[in-house]
Amino acid sequence: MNKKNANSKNAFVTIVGRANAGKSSLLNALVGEKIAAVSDKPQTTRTKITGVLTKGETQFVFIDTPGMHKAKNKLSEHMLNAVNESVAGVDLIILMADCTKKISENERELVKGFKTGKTKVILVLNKIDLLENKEDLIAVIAEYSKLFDFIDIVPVSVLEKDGLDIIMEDLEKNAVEGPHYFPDDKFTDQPEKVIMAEIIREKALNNLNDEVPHGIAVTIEHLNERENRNGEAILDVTATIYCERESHKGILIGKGGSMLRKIGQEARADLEDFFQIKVNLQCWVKVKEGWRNREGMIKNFGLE
Ligand SMILES: Nc1nc2c(ncn2[C@@H]2O[C@H](COP(=O)(O)OP(=O)(O)OP(=O)(O)O)[C@@H](O)[C@H]2O)c(=O)[nH]1
Repeated sequence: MNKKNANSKNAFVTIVGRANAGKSSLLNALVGEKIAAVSDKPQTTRTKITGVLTKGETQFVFIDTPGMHKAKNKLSEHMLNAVNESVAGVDLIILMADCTKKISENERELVKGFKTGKTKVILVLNKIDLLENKEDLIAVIAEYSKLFDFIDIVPVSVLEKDGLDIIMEDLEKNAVEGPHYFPDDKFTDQPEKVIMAEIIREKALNNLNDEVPHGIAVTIEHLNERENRNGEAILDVTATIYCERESHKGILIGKGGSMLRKIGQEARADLEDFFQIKVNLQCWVKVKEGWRNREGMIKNFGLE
């Protein structure tokens, strides 16, 4: 934890919305170069990329929703679960919509999920640059307003950087008093660990069903690059997968270690692909009850 003074504030913000609405673009635009440096790797969009932006006394932590892409086909339940997971513990949700498109079933489902929680939701209507007639926006806003009591509806063009200042004002207004969890000048001091943990978590989520995935966090305990006997570079990675119950631990490990092996093999393949280096991955499973609070999120970023 970095900083706490009398005025220090933070806001945890999840960005959700249909595929192609412009979520990644928004994240990049708001966070700026810091995240772009991380996301120029080929598969970044597959992992949950989080951006951190510190402006004055306030630190904003952005969480992209995992599972939304996969949900394109399998939709509703899967997507809602993914969203509910990422929405838990955040202060604000940005629902990113494409103002040139009709409200989709997925969006309706998403909004239903908001109603059960208390988190404030800002609706961002993106791609206004594509509207030939700006007055069409009025009807779009009216339609969305029927769905939910958004704290604000902000028409923007991320492409043209139009309206982004209004989003920032809304976020600032709704930030809460508290410390800065990340160094002020960086996206994170350990971007590789963040990405690694997310790749492993993604594999665990894909392989497990129902209740277990919601209680999973991954931390990278150890990283070491060395040369093997043939002079090839190899990266040793030790990861811990945290779950909430003993019974979940059993499921995660699987019969004779089969599940953990499968998760490990799939994660290793992706890690090698992503980092372009041979990887030796060791995964451990630990039970940590009730990690699912902010501390859990921070752990998941590899910052303890
Ligand atoms: N015209 C226009 N295009 C935009 C705008 N914002 C984003 N786009 C484009 O929309 C496409 C999708 O943008 P992304 O940021 O990848 O959208 P996403 O919601 O993260 O998409 P998924 O990763 O599929 O969920 C890209 O081609 C962007 O260039 C905008 O304000 N105007």
